[in-house]
Amino acid sequence: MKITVVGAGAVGATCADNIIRRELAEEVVLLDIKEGLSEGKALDMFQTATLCGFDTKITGSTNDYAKTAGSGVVVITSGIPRKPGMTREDLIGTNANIVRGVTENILKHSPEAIIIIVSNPMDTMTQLALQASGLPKNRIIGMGGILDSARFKTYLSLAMDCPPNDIHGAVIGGHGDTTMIPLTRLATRNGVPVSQFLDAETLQKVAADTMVGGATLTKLIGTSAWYAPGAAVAELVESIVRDQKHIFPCCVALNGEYGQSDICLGVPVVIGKTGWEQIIDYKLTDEEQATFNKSAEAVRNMNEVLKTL
Ligand SMILES: NC(=O)c1ccc[n+]([C@@H]2O[C@H](COP(=O)([O-])OP(=O)(O)OC[C@H]3O[C@@H](n4cnc5c(N)ncnc54)[C@H](O)[C@@H]3O)[C@@H](O)[C@H]2O)c1
Ligand SMILES: O=C(O)C[C@H](O)C(=O)O
Repeated sequence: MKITVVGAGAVGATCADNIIRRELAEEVVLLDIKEGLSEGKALDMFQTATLCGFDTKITGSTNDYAKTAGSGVVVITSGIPRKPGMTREDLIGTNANIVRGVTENILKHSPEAIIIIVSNPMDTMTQLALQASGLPKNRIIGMGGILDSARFKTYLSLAMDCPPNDIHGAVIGGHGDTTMIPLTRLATRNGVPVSQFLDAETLQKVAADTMVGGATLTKLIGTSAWYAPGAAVAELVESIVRDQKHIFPCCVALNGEYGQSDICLGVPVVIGKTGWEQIIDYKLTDEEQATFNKSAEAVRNMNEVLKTL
């Protein structure tokens, strides 16, 4: 299996690093438009092979898509990140053209690929990739919910002073500061509802912190995050290439599920070797469903902007 990561910036490089360390492919190709950047980062990463104990080969490519030919999975991270004070949606003008062009180039050389969209605003970029590629919907997956859920679980573990891996929880809806939906009702600590450990006010704060998790990091760092985003992508890639059938919240095309159609939005899906294989019904309460509908409306409005670009 060959895996391509487009964009050798902070997220793309971290994602590639996680993929090779987990040996998820025989070969990883890192592609960027900046001359030498991907070749340099790939060589640097490959020089960790004997130090970290992996044999996956990684090479770089300056915008030569022939080198990506035959990829089974392609991760698109190319595009600008936000700066403090910006929303992800502010990036649409620049990133839509980048994601459209990259998707078209990828398909010329890897027509069978499963495509993972990371570039922001991710929900709208996933919709764009679905339209631009014409691929079956199960092969287009937006990554945002795995990251948001990891942040949710981290904040819950900090609030309870317990190990993060004892927590289960999911964030669905859009990958935006106001559109994501941390499902507090369903979160558990080793099977026990988190509401048995935390009062309503604390749970509300955890949910609010989760929603602005990316903005908080952007303010601290001066650009957006990459360690957890890169690891979250690798988790998704692993479930595809090892056919693990994990349930992850991912941005996928809805056709009536969760009461929405003609939109890509974050819902729990089974991830295996054919991409996203099944949408799981969390059976939302009326209140959760109303929040989900509001999230869909906001993402739909952003998708409309695509028509003007
Ligand atoms: N979905 C998520 O959970 C999530 C998480 C983190 C970041 N992001 C998004 O990922 C994107 C990348 O973030 P970053 O921090 O890595 O940014 P970055 O600036 O560090 O890297 C982006 C890279 O894309 C490259 N690039 C631009 N146009 C290209 C093209 N046409 N072809 C190939 N490469 C191209 C740039 O040269 C640059 O190296 C941003 O849009 C960011 O908002 C999404
Ligand atoms: O916050 C951002 O702009 C980047 C990314 O979507 C994130 O959540 O870290």
